[in-house]
Amino acid sequence: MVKYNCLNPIAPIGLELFTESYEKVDNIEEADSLLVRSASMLDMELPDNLKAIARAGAGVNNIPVDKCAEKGIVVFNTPGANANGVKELVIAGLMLASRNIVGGINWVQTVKDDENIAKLVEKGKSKFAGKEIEGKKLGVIGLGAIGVLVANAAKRLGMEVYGCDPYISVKHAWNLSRDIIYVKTKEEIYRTCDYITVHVPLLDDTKKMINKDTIALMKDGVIVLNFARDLLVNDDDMAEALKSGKVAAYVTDFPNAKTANMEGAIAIPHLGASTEESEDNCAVMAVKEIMEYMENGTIKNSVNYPDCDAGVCVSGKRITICHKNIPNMLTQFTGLFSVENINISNLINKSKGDFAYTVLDIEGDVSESTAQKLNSINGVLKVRIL
Ligand SMILES: NC(=O)c1ccc[n+]([C@@H]2O[C@H](COP(=O)([O-])OP(=O)(O)OC[C@H]3O[C@@H](n4cnc5c(N)ncnc54)[C@H](O)[C@@H]3O)[C@@H](O)[C@H]2O)c1
Ligand SMILES: O=C(O)CC[C@@H](O)C(=O)O
Repeated sequence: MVKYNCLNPIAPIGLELFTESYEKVDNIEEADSLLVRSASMLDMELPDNLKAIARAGAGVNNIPVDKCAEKGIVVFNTPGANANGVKELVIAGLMLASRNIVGGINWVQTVKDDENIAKLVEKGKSKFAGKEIEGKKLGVIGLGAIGVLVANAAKRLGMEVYGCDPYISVKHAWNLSRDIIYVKTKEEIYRTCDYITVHVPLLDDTKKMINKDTIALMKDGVIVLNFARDLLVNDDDMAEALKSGKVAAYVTDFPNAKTANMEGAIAIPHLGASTEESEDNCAVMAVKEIMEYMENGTIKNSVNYPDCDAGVCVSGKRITICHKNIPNMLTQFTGLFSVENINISNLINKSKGDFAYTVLDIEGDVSESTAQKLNSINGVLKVRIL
């Protein structure tokens, strides 16, 4: 029985895919795998039994990805599964920032009981007049699953769209409309655009990328949208820029003690992926990733181990090994089987950065002592026998 635990509610359409060989457990210590959305695992003790974590979503900054890799725990995410949900909210964010819709709606509530409300509205509405987005310049930083959809949609709405992503994947480049103006540096976006939207992961080199220095490069009255992560923006610098009018509006999907109270900020309660469709897509993808890994050792969409399509094992046993990406590992693995006169019918070895993954299909069975010997090889992090 494979045991799993959900650290956040996961859409039933995904969990229903688990067969009778899977059991949901309440105790994390017992779990072979975990499903998680935004719950922070950063301070969590990682149980020895844990083999896989699937993030039903894109951002993995709530998971200690490197620490997991060191313990042979494969971390997955669900690339693109919630991208359309986020794209639609970003487009709404463009409108919210351009048309003072929130201010207008709030004002209507203050006059809602006045019998002359219709007249008051016509008299007072000019306070909430806005700008149209058509013809304006939008800069998209990060052209991944979300950024590409945002760029293409904004183009279709009549905006002039600039995009920047030094690491753009071939797949995303193919999906990017040829009408998007691709620029090499973020500075070009900062200097050129009326609206700037950020769609990069939170990493050491993206943290606080929107700060007083980068804001200084921007046009006066720029509108900044952040549907990626709060720490991409220096909140104090943003507050200053909103106060001075340098930034006309800041739309964020990540309210915190500062942005929720910041004049000029429109704070949305992390709703980017909160749609039925996105939640379902993420849950289905996450559960399939866990099942493929637990049953066949296949790794797809991992953020800390290499992708590895292992297929179905057709020989006696399959052994999967998470290990350090250091010399001489394969020799040691195959040497062990050679000593025991066990034939290896299939072998896959893949690496990603400091970590590697080996799948060995053998004829016959694996003795307890062989498993122990594999486990004790220096650099081996987790051995599974399927
Ligand atoms: N608001 C929400 O609910 C919500 C939902 C999904 C994702 N997100 C956030 O949005 C981020 C992007 O999501 P995605 O699905 O598009 O991910 P993605 O991995 O498909 O795209 C991220 C892109 O950023 C690019 N990138 C990385 N570093 C960069 C840099 N320094 N400069 C420019 N580009 C850089 C990458 O090359 C990649 O193309 C996630 O990491 C997550 O933090 C938020
Ligand atoms: O699970 C969510 O609601 C948000 C997910 C989102 O932030 C992500 O990074 O995919």
